[in-house]
Amino acid sequence: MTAPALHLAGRLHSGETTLIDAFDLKLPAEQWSVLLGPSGVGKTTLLRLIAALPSAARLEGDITACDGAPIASRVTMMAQDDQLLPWASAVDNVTICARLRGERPRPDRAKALLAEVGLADLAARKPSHLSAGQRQRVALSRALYEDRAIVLLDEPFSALDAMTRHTMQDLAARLLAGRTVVLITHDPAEAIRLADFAWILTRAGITPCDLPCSSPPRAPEATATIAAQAALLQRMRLIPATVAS
Ligand SMILES: Nc1ncnc2c1ncn2[C@@H]1O[C@H](COP(=O)(O)OP(=O)(O)OP(=O)(O)O)[C@@H](O)[C@H]1O
Repeated sequence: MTAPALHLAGRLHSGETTLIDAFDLKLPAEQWSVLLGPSGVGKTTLLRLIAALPSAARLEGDITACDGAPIASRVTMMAQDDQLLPWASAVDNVTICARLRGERPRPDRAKALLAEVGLADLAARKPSHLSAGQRQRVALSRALYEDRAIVLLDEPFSALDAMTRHTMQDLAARLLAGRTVVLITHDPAEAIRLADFAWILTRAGITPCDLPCSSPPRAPEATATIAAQAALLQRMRLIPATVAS
């Protein structure tokens, strides 16, 4: 699988309001690109536009893959809400998208992926009998089962406790290596830990963030990681926390 770079250019509008003014963003191939910004600025909207999902906003511009091939068939998305079907087992939740497309499910492959995320013994459990972290592991397995070159992550770890989040970050970094990943987060620590590249979205446009020279996932206790987090937090504190549209 070759994962493409993505090119996002234009202006993002919601009705008569400009959410994000002129931007021209290249999200590099096979890297983690992290998007931060105030609530309501349009982060989820941009992700949905990349995935060609319906959106209330309008992009005056283009989203393209740099290899020229269509994007939609090469994308999978993982959200903060695990979006598991409550009546289906973990293994059936992993294969659900394939089954909805009318494809024959491959439970052995789904179980192997559940084993990869440490849930080999819980494949038959329903979501109500799993912890929040375990449910997010199932959601990650589902994204991996889709085996898409482009993976969109919309605050997937934000509802988890600190230790589980840390474990999930490591797991996702390892299992999604080689794909073009776009992660939305509000957490400067998560951004600095996971980003190959990071940008802050504001109404005025999109600007890059400074990152340590080391490769992600970065050790949280490293001096450079802590300094970059502090600098990013400082920058974000200067931006209004929410955007009114
Ligand atoms: N279904 C909708 N109908 C109308 N407007 C919407 C809808 N969904 C979102 N919006 C508006 O679009 C704008 C961008 O929303 P979006 O969810 O992309 O923001 P966000 O940056 O992801 O915010 P958050 O960090 O709070 O999740 C917001 O101002 C919001 O009010």
